[in-house]
Amino acid sequence: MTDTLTCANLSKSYGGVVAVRDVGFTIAPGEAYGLLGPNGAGKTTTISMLVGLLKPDTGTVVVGGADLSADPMAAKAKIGYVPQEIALYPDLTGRENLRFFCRLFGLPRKAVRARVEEVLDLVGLADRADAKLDTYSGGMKRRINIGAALLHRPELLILDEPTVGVDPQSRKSILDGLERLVADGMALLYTSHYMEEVERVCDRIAIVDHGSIVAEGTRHELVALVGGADRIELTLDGDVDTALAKLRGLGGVTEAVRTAAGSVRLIAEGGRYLLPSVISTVDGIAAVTAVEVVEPDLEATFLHLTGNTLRD
Ligand SMILES: Nc1ncnc2c1ncn2[C@@H]1O[C@H](COP(=O)(O)OP(=O)(O)OP(=O)(O)O)[C@@H](O)[C@H]1O
Repeated sequence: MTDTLTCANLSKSYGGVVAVRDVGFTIAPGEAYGLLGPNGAGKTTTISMLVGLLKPDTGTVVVGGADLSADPMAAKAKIGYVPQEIALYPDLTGRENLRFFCRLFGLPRKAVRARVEEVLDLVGLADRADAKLDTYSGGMKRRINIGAALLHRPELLILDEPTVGVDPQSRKSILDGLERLVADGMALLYTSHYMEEVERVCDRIAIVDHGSIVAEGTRHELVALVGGADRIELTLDGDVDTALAKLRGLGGVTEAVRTAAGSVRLIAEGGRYLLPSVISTVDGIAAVTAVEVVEPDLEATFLHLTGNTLRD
């Protein structure tokens, strides 16, 4: 079976700065594939090359058998792209915006009415379809944007951080909607720096950092890379830097970093059994005011592979 997307050896530099380095992956029909990485990891640059907005320095992109550089029209017709920036008309209603995009995509006139109604249902906005866009919340605008990308029935939907700046209710609705699309056979490329979203939506995940894919696999495969190590989140009151230095020397602790929120994150084999030693190690230096032990997750994998946290 032909893969829905195959990209290989993609690289892009801006001036002397390498934004994407030798990136390649495939997405099978109906598969949800995630690019997980912090801001600046190169996700948007990668997507821009996949959708033909940015010419790669090196590499190839093939969408549903069509080579993007040799036959851009055929390749792009198979992709629905939801950019980070929302490009909609504030004075038009939701329905009118979608009709406008139908004309832009050259959908046959006769097909427009029914397709717009189908897509309004798909994104859960049928009841607000006659309200002007400038009365929509950020999340509703994002859902119309997703709808616009679906109008021409693409084989692959590419979304660039679709839940950034979106209220929790719309976030849930967006994720539920994407899961339904995948269940119905759509292939998805989902990028985010939110681990929970990528874990929930994606069958396979590439962890990206500094422009490269550092690991790829199912959630299960990626989490297995860190072995049985637990993550411990400590909130400390006192001399946190000294406490951190001491904790780095504690047996079993493989990683210890300070998070932006001011807490300390440890990765430790069998961490849940280490808590008494953790507390006694910082005794007299800082008080432990809160503690959370989390079993291995993608955050731990990211930390293990890159030495950094995803969000901080
Ligand atoms: N037009 C540009 N000119 C110069 N540097 C750029 C340009 N676009 C991106 N970069 C740099 O390339 C790197 C990758 O950026 P990119 O936007 O692809 O990352 P990202 O993972 O999508 O992050 P974000 O979610 O913040 O967009 C960053 O270091 C960024 O500063």
